[in-house]
Amino acid sequence: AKNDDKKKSWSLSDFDLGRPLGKGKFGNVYLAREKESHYVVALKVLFKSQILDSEIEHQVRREVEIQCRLRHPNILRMYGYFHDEKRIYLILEYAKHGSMYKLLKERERFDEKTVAIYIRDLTKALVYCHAKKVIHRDIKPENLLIGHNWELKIADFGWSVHSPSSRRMTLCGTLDYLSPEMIEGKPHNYAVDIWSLGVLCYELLVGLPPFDAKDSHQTYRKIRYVIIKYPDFISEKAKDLMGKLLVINPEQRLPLINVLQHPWITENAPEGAQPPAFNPEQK
Ligand SMILES: Cc1nn(C)cc1-c1nc2c(-c3cnn(Cc4ccccc4)c3)c(Cl)cnc2[nH]1
Repeated sequence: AKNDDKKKSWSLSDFDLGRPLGKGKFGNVYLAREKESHYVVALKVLFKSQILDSEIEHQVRREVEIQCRLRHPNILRMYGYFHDEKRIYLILEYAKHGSMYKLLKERERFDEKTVAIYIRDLTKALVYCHAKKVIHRDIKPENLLIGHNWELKIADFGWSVHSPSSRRMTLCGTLDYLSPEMIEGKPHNYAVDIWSLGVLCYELLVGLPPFDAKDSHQTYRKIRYVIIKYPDFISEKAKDLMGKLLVINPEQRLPLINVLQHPWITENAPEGAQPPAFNPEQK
């Protein structure tokens, strides 16, 4: 039913609503099924009142325009949107296995081959985004979902409706992923994505973000001076890659296209290697 979801204008009566998948400040995300095709989607419902009050209407519009244009296996699809008097509805791809944040908490950390596959796929998604002049996709675990084949999907639209268990919410979101230039209020560009890829790589391998600290001032300091301790179970090649991503000067960070050629990636995530399946009972 590919072509008709282009010209069709949707409405709530086209869907059977299911359980809530995530709740948050601007609204909730529900499992939903399109009545005619039985196609399962995630329906993100945003309250106009909330959005108008917090003047993020232009951001919602921009994020929707961007998200509808992005077509990549590692970026959550937006199929369309509609609104009624009180709410805006975003029709999104349903990611069968939920958020990376939850999977990471359950598994504590992942082995190097699994992380290399995730980083390979995310790097490809970011290369795609940058080619479309889209930056800052905010790739922390809270903003990554897991698809049908256990593949990663970047799922944020500039703000994320957090599933109940997100612990790292400070006022503007977790500080762990902020780059030095963002901390110093400098204009950020595509190089922040390279930095946060390095932060994510560390967190997936270790189970904690690299600049984790007891308070935000310590985290700021660790970020600004790139104070990182690598546990001894991290391989030299993994440390080499992270050391090339977590660089203070944005211009000196390893370009994304070179990440795909780094030995840690080519040796641990050869073309065609797929992410492993994690069965719930497998502990
Ligand atoms: C939760 C959950 N458990 N299982 C088994 C599947 C899901 C699931 N949730 C979604 C969700 C979903 C829900 N809340 N949110 C908010 C959010 C945004 C970004 C990262 C994390 C959370 C998204 C979506 Cl959009 C799209 N697909 C989803 N799939």
